[in-house]
Amino acid sequence: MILTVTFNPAVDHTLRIEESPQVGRVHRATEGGQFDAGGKGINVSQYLAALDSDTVATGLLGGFTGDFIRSKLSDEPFETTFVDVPAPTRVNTTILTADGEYKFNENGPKATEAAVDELLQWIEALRPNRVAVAGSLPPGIGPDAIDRIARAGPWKTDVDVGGKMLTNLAAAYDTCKPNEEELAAAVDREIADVDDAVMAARELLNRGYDRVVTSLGSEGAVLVTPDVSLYAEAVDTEVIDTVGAGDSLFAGVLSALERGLSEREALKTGIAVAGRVVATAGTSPPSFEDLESLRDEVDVRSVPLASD
Ligand SMILES: O=P(O)(O)OC[C@@]1(O)O[C@H](CO)[C@@H](O)[C@@H]1O
Repeated sequence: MILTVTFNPAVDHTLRIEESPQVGRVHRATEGGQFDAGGKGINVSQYLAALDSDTVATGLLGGFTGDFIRSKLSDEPFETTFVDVPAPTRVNTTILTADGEYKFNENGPKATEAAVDELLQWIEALRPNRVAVAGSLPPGIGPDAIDRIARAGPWKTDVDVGGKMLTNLAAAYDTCKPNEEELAAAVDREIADVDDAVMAARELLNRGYDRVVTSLGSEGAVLVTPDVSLYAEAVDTEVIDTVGAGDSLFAGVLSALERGLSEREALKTGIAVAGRVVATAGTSPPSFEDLESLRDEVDVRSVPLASD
């Protein structure tokens, strides 16, 4: 079972407006707003469940927005165990306009070490094979909260956290999933192309990660382990919005690894799942019925580097 941890969940509010936003104007949404239960780990659990992988979602929730997320997730086919925090969980807003996508994220309510202690007790009791910690940390807790989880049991721990945070973690991790910007922040230099991404990912392997999966947006993704460096282009599809794209790539890769598939198949699965999710508004999981045929369209190639 893959247990996800979302320290900083969010109600994801998606709005569509026709024109580009302008200072001082009231913009009217063209249709009703969409509200999803979000936060990266929660999204990962939703995609895992839609992929028929066994998952439990955990994390911290508070207030009326926390109640909304609990009630939304009660319809989902997976268990949840959230620790209560006093202040309301944040609301993050995505505005889809004619000229693209605008995303506004709150910092989230303050969390305490006591909440982390309680969460750890739940994780230990649930005995997962893998723990995937995903998303930002709320005010009040630092990277040591993630290290504590990684060190608390025999499970593999995977992370999708900010770029600099990746260099602040000290425990041993299985997979990390930075996006291009986060990978650049982790190695402190620009990533201009696939070769740069592979070089930077190889550097991260030396910092305690066994596998680095980097999403490159519309360019696709790379997966690097000590043995392989793989690249796959993104699926050619109409992009409605990219919110949840990285989470779905992460979920696809983890579900394939849990099934014992190869690194190549894991990357293929991640790319195919992300291709479906970007073609859907918001973060709710789409149908993955035709995933097999979509996977067949994904071409994975090894990336030899000049230094090889
Ligand atoms: O502020 P964070 O924790 O980095 O990201 C949170 C978030 O933007 O990530 C998800 C999409 O990946 C959304 O559900 C959510 O609003």
